[in-house]
Amino acid sequence: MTLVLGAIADDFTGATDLANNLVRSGMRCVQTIGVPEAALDLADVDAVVVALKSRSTPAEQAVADSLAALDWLQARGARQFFFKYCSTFDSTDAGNIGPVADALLERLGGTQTAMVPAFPANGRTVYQGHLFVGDRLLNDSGMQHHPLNPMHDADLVRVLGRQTPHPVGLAARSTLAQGGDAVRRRLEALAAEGIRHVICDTLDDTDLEVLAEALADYPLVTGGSGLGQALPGQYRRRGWLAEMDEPGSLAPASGGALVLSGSCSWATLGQVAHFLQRHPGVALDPLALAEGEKHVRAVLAFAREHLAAGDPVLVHASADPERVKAAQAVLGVERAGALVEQALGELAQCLVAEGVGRLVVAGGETSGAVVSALGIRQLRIGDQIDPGVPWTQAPLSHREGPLSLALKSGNFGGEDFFSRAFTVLDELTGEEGAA
Ligand SMILES: Nc1ncnc2c1ncn2[C@@H]1O[C@H](COP(=O)(O)OP(=O)(O)OP(=O)(O)O)[C@@H](O)[C@H]1O
Ligand SMILES: O=C(O)[C@@H](O)C(=O)CO
Repeated sequence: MTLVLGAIADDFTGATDLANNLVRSGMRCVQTIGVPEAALDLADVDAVVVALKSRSTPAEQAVADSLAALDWLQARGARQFFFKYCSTFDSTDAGNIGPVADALLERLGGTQTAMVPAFPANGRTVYQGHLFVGDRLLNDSGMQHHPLNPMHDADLVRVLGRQTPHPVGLAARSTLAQGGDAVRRRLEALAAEGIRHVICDTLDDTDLEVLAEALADYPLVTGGSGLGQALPGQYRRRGWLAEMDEPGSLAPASGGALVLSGSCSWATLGQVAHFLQRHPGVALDPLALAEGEKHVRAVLAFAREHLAAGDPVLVHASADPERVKAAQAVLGVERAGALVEQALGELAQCLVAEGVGRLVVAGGETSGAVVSALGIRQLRIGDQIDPGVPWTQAPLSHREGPLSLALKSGNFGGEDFFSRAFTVLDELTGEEGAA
């Protein structure tokens, strides 16, 4: 069997989210961190998800990284390519969704791609081109306060229209209701008018099935992980997948339990508050980080003390919009984020070297920084904790067993996610609970 799907994800939590849905729909999937440098045995693999950190980089860099990933996946013969971005369409007027989609399409010689950000299982739906998070429009969902890419407009046709010189169209719910053939005809009609990007309405999993049926033969699809849950069924129908594969089981987990949170989303802020009512935790302050090493050393000492006592520990930069804005006013948006990411990366390096073996990271950029600091190149996907967030494992040269790692997208997970994650891991791998 050849590689069926080659996916390029613009952040690490998003990559894990997509890999999780592909695995749950029966694909054998490998997630790599960046474009693999060493040879990868793909004999029993249906899908590769390449995780990039390209959501918030300058657009030219995001395009170059995405094309390098595409080249690698094309050389391995993937039948279809998937550009995975956030289900909340995280981007700015400078990019990176438009520029990357344009570049990938051009390299593949395609004339049109569909945009399917929805993930109904996590409350992300699209109607008349407007993105909802639960019952709120995107710009009223908390995403208007995002530290790096505040989302002030829920109309995705308009949002994407500011990121690409090409016209953007809409496949509306009324068309989806008529089935896959009707969607195909709508896309063809739009293509005949020269419409290159088509935002697709999606209200539920049935709509995802309809879209997957219409899109499975496109060279390039783009969107959130919801589409990834529906495409494998279409691949199977076309005979591209041998059978339904079962998710692989994880090795026994061991070592201290640590949560590192750099996400400032509403969901994460609730999860931080919930955890702090039950377990020890410490805040990381970008303003204090800017003053030198003292702050990070104090945080490290706090974490060490509680880990030594066998407690799960939380280190969080997560803060409400006023505090984030105050730090950004002094340091600038980029430097504030970079200081936090660097500190969380260093803490991860240090504490994992000292015995942390169960690690939850909240936030896509944050996960990118932590996973890169740990030098992880590949993740094995296990069962999910909540929709979109599986436990994963990665081998580390200095550890006997693998590091267990959960990369949580900012807005995903129930309020008790941080403590429940460790309980779920213990149930999955049969180890004693630490949380
Ligand atoms: N107190 C703070 N002040 C300023 N910036 C912060 C603060 N805390 C975190 N940040 C930065 O905010 C950014 C949060 O982005 P991140 O992608 O990690 O979370 P998210 O967007 O909520 O998650 P996701 O991308 O998975 O939805 C990071 O760059 C982080 O370093
Ligand atoms: O699609 C989502 O919401 C997530 O996978 C994500 O990309 C968050 O960074």
